[in-house]
Amino acid sequence: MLMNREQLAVYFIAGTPNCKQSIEETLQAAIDGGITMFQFREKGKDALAGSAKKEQAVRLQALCREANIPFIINDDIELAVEIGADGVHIGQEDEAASSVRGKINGGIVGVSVHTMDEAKKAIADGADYVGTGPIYQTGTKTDTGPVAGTALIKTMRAQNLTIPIVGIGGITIDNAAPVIAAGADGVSIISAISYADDVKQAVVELQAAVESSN
Ligand SMILES: Cc1ncsc1CCOP(=O)(O)O
Ligand SMILES: C=C1C=NC(C)=NC1=N
Repeated sequence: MLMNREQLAVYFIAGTPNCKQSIEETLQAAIDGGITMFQFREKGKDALAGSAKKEQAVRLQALCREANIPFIINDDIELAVEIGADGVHIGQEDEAASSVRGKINGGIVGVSVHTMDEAKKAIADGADYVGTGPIYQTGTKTDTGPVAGTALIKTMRAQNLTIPIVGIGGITIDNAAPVIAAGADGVSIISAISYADDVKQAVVELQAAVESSN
């Protein structure tokens, strides 16, 4: 699936552990609010595995397909290939983007990067976008590196790296604008959407914050 940078604008990420109500209801409300991409990231305590995880992925994939937004799977390349996901997001500890590309025939490949070297390698490996962070303090992922701010985003743009970039980590309606102002094409968000009292409204406000900063 070809990707354009506008699709990174409001990139919702969630797994069942991140949702108060059912993940289907949360994802549908986020879709109604206007998310531009979804990543199924089933990690942490109580995360689904095996056939339960696959069946959950298939249900969420159907909601994304209905809304014509890309359905991305985090880390689990085998599952992505098995169900024909629109792409995968991989970390530094996973195999290189170049070898992943070959497996998901034309799917989107996103890579997490924390340094310029990692960013340049991801570009050389043919990544479609890079995710970088944590931009702000986050409680959602416990093993993140130190809070990075927007420095790497600014440095990448200062060095004329044009690859689509999405920021991640502690991003909310109130702090999303600086991430775009720094040069990111979008924001990736878990808890500010999944734990919002009104998921749809939270996405509407995030979209407005992103658009106002472009
Ligand atoms: C997956 C990931 N990678 C860096 S921070 C993070 C968690 C982001 O979650 P939240 O949007 O709730 O801060
Ligand atoms: C760690 C991550 C960084 N960036 C994105 C987009 N997804 C992730 N899972």
